[in-house]
Amino acid sequence: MSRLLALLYGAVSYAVFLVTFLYAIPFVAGFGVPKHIDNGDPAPFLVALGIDLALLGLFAVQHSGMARPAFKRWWTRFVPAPIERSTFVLVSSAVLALLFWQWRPLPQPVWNVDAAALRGTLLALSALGWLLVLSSTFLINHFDLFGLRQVWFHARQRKAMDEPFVTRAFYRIVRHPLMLGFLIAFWATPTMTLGHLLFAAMTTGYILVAVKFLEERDLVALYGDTYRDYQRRVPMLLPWPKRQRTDAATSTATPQPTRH
Ligand SMILES: C[S@@+](CC[C@H](N)C(=O)[O-])C[C@H]1O[C@@H](n2cnc3c(N)ncnc32)[C@H](O)[C@@H]1O
Repeated sequence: MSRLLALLYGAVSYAVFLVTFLYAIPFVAGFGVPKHIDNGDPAPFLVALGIDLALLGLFAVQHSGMARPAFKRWWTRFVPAPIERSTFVLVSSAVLALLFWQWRPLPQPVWNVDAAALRGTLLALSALGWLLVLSSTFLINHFDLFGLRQVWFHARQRKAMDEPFVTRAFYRIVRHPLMLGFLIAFWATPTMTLGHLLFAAMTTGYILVAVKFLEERDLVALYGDTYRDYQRRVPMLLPWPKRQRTDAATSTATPQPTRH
């Protein structure tokens, strides 16, 4: 594949991601776009529940499956390495777009906050959650996460340096600020319907399982004791400070390896 074509493919994938991400904000909020979490084709309760669970399950399987190191090793035999990340981003965006399109509303109210000040506070909190998601991507390396950096270096015939392990800013407070941002954005709502509750609860369960049993295992395999030490010092998702241990194990300075 020509380098220019790969660059174009990466740019298109990034643009598709950006549109999908920006659509996700009003979709979850339940206003501001034609199709959101609380509207669309009504369906009998069990049908709507089944469709919504299938859409969430599809996203979980696709997203975590394609991010497994073994899967990446297998499919880069067919997909050129420089566009591997862009392809992941494109497929993830397509699955999310399908979810937005086919999501069936379950409009039964769970809670509804009337007080204007509290409504505003919850909406502001949700916006802060989205901001935390976006700013965390820039702390790791936004353009690497979404595949642009790989196609850019490929186009310039340069080898991209591995990304460094990040422990600064939000990553000093929790190990997964990006996921914490999602949780805040999904739960902080003045009007919680049954459909929104299903979405928030299932994505929370997925995030907890995926972070603890998939991502952190990969990170330990990659960074070894550096990551184990980070796990001891910094909480996973809730920003409560951990009790500092003073034994040699935790005070040993560890080298800062790089992310592949
Ligand atoms: C979608 S990001 C989510 C990062 C993290 N779970 C969070 O919630 O902030 C997933 C990528 O971030 C990388 N990653 C996670 N923690 C990292 C860290 N402290 N430094 C560098 N990369 C990290 C993982 O290797 C993976 O490629």
